[in-house]
Amino acid sequence: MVLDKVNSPDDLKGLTLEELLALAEEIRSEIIRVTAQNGGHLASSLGAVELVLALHRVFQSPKDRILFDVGHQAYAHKLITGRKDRFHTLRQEGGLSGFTKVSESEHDAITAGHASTSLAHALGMAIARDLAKEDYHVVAVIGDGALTGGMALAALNKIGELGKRMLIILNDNEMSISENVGALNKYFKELQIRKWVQDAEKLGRSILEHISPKLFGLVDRAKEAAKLILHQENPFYAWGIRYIGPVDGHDLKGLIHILEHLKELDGPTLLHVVTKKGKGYKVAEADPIYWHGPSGFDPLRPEKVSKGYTWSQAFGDAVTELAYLEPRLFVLTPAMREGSGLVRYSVEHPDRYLDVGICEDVAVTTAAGMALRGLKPIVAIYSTFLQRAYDQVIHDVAIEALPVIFAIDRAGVVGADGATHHGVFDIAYLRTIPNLQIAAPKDALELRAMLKKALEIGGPIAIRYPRDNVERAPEGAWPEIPWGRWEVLKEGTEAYILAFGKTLKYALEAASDDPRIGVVNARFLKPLDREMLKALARYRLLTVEDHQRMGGFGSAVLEALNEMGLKPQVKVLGLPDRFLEHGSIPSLHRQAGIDAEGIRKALAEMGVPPTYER
Ligand SMILES: CC(=O)c1sc(CCOP(=O)(O)OP(=O)(O)O)c(C)[n+]1Cc1cnc(C)nc1N
Ligand SMILES: [Mg+2]
Repeated sequence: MVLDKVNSPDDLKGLTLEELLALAEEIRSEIIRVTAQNGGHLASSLGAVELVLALHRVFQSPKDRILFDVGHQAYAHKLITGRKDRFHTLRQEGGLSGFTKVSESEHDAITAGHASTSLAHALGMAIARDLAKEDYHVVAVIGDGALTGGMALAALNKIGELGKRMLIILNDNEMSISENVGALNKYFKELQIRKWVQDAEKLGRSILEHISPKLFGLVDRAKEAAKLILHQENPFYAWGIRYIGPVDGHDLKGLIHILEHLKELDGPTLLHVVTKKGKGYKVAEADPIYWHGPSGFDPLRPEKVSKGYTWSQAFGDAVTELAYLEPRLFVLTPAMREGSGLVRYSVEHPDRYLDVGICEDVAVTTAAGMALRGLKPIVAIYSTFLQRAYDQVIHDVAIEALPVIFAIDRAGVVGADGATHHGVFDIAYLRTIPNLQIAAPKDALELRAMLKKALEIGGPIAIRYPRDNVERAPEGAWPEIPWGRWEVLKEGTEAYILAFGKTLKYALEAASDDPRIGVVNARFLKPLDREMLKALARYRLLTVEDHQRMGGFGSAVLEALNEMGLKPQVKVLGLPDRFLEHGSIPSLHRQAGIDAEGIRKALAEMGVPPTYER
């Protein structure tokens, strides 16, 4: 195997083109093999194999810095930068991260996971390089999806103005997770058509040259004029960035050739490469949406597997039905149609659905604009990605208390995507915002009840739910919910566990049939149910949440008790003040001590040991 000979990118320099091509196929097989067992970003990484090999053949990592935006397409990069022997641990607890990670390798220029960060990183690196009068290349690989992010476009604006030497590789496969969106995306499609026209025109020119050189000269001048117009139309031209392309992102020889040339250029250059997402694996080429991030599969007989009915689907079903009842309802997603369970909704209500691209800030403020003009927008968004729109929530929605609902999916630990994707800060970063209410349903029925009630109440409301399966609620079920009130699920004589969402299951398991332990579904986080809290203050109280301990639900309970002048014994269980890495959700919960075992342990420390220890 050629891969056996590759332990660092330097080893690529001595390979023949035939060996490089063979290496590309070996890498594809290894990516399929490991993703089949561990899950992961299969289609994106398969599409970037030739690009990665060409970059590491031409540039000298780690002296030259090669950045991968999102970092989910970098499996080939990991395999040829000394990690092939650990590649089978990808996304596993204690194993390789599924994204590039500075602490994992000197070849990983940035820690990635959230999109659109590579260009600002590259700008910073180029400035630092020039200030230190050092000499190395800065190369940023950014996908067409990530380029829809405001951070990327704003960085381009600055990059063009400063004119620092760097190479931007636009990896254009016309896909985000779903089909890509945006005017730039349309323009890139046109450019590819133009490329086809240029190729056809080259053929025409060669024929013309033989027939009539005079006529050929005329056509040539016309072509130059057209090119000038085309070029001026090119937005990168406006940004002061040299644009080259589009070129075939799977033509390894051609890529090496062009990169050798571009390496010599000064100033910022953008090379537009066209790739096929899922390249080299038929099912992934045919359906890059499903095979963007499959969980495990049989590599020889790859089939889609259902993950069971999820909270995302429960949300999608609920809003699809609600849209028939509420004509002003409008749902927005920042490029997460599938992840947020919105495929059905987007088909049944296309005129009240908007995928804004990977720009959460735009999603929130667009929703604010809609709310100001009478619509009832719901922003479907992952907890971790809502971090990108924090100011927009405050400045554009909460100050005027606009009727925007935030359907926060993936709230809590999310598993194999790891630290960049865990949704464990949203309670802390939302609950200090005036006018904004926060709720967490215990099941799909409560989710439906909360969504419907939130549409009636108006005002900014965040409803958070985990990455998990959930029992399907009956179609058409719209139960009433006493807004702002908690629910006692189990009476107790000595202590009460206050929990919600995912941790409620653990609380009920820990309390089991112990008459001393009560369990409360603390489903409203802001406002808290102070009346019930006051009534429970004569018991020992244990709060538990799938969220950072600091600033979360437990903090809110402590603050409320303090304001009410109540001093019961309270213990707060939550995630520790460090980043939880990738791993299985149950294992991460166990590590953090918020599972049933951790709750029993905490109760024992509070003087309510499990009965068997009596
Ligand atoms: C992994 C992950 O969370 C991905 S990968 C991806 C599509 C990226 O498309 P691109 O064209 O850049 O790359 P491609 O897959 O090669 O086509 C999205 C939207 N996400 C979710 C997402 C959402 N929002 C933000 C800020 N960051 C991320 N990573
Ligand atoms: Mg893409």
